[in-house]
Amino acid sequence: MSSTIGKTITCKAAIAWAPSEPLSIEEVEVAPPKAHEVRIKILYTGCCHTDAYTISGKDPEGNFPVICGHEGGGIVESIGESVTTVKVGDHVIPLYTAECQKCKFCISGRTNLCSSVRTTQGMGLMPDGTTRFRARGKDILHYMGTSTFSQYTVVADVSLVAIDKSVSLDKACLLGCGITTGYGAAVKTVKVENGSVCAIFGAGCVGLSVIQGCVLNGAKTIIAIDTNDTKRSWADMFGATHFVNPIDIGNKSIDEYLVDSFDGGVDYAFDCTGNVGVMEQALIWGKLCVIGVAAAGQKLSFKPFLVVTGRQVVGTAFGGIKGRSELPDLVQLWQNGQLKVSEYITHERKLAQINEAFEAMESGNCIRTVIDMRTA
Ligand SMILES: NC(=O)C1=CN([C@@H]2O[C@H](COP(=O)(O)OP(=O)(O)OC[C@H]3O[C@@H](n4cnc5c(N)ncnc54)[C@H](OP(=O)(O)O)[C@@H]3O)[C@@H](O)[C@H]2O)C=CC1
Ligand SMILES: N[C@@H](CCC(=O)N[C@@H](CSC=O)C(=O)NCC(=O)O)C(=O)O
Ligand SMILES: [Zn+2]
Ligand SMILES: [Zn+2]
Repeated sequence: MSSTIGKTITCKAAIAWAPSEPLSIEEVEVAPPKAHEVRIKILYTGCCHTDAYTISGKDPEGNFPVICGHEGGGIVESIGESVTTVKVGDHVIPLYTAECQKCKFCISGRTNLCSSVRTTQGMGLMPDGTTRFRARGKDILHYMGTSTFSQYTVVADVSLVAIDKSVSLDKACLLGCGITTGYGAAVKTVKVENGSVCAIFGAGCVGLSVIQGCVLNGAKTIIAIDTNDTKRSWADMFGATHFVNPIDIGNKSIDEYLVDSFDGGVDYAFDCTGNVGVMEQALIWGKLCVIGVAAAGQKLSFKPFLVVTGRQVVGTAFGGIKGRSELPDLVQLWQNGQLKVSEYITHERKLAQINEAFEAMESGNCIRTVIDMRTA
């Protein structure tokens, strides 16, 4: 039995004390899990643009001080009372999209957005309305129900999934957000059909994962659109059939270009930029799937005639994937060689260097940085 069970653990975490400040690596006290909670030793975490968005202060739901991070992998250190979903020693992926399998939404068959911990998660708290983190004598908030930028974190028992122990957590952690989101958007939310024509705006981690989903579902034409030319080779590697940099198409707007070049437009368009101007241009024909997180206060606006005449707009969180029941299938897909995962890792850093991950994100040549959380 672990000597830490039932005790507060002091470890290192990257704390965001205030908006737009660098993360501060310091000691944090992590309380033991209460009933229906699980404490996880985080070994690795990816850094997602949504973390950067919240840390920047642009997220209206962003509260401080907070421990961000939602793309992690780790090992269950201890469980609270009544936890039956995982056991000590399980290898797990924390889930920012919980799955209680009991609420109206979980049993609806129509969404992966579970309501069980939604309210408290949005406030940075555990389901009982309190936090398990303290530093400098102050309570520190949780983030997206996961807080993977801490060497130990506590999550609700509906907010994690056990995966096969043979799988490398330094790569599997990426299934906690970006890859699953893009893949799920194509395969689960939109259900791209064989022979479809698809346009993917933004070829970062999420967009490349949409491309993977389109390839797996047999899309005929997969057009990656990105303002950063370095993304061309990435899009090629993941299976895009075309790459367009909107800067290179002369006087035409990107929607005009796509309509002219692809016989009236595309069946499916995916926004993976978070830019509402891009989303509006992507409503060309067929269905637009909004994945990107737009900055606070931004609004999407289009003529109703566009939907009257058949265009559809959908959105997706975590690609519509139900984490506890469906994420193990993605792990299997990866292990079978049908889903790329390790290919996304362009940078690796230690916890002490976590701010470099956010600098790399801004540089334009980073797909994902994986942080090794095992030492500070
Ligand atoms: N709905 C959900 O569940 C999730 C949403 N997200 C959101 O998805 C979005 C994408 O995430 P991620 O892939 O990690 O981000 P990245 O920044 O890695 O990828 C976005 C790409 O879009 C490019 N880009 C920027 N502006 C434009 C433009 N006007 N036209 C075309 N391309 C453009 C960027 O270029 P450059 O390299 O120059 O920046 C970059 O290559 C983010 O908004 C993120 O918050 C992420 C995960 C889950
Ligand atoms: N708080 C933000 C919006 C944040 C957001 O859209 N989160 C996405 C996940 S993005 C992951 O990287 C999401 O799917 N949330 C689902 C949920 O249940 O909240 C804002 O208000 O702008
Ligand atoms: Zn994310
Ligand atoms: Zn539920």
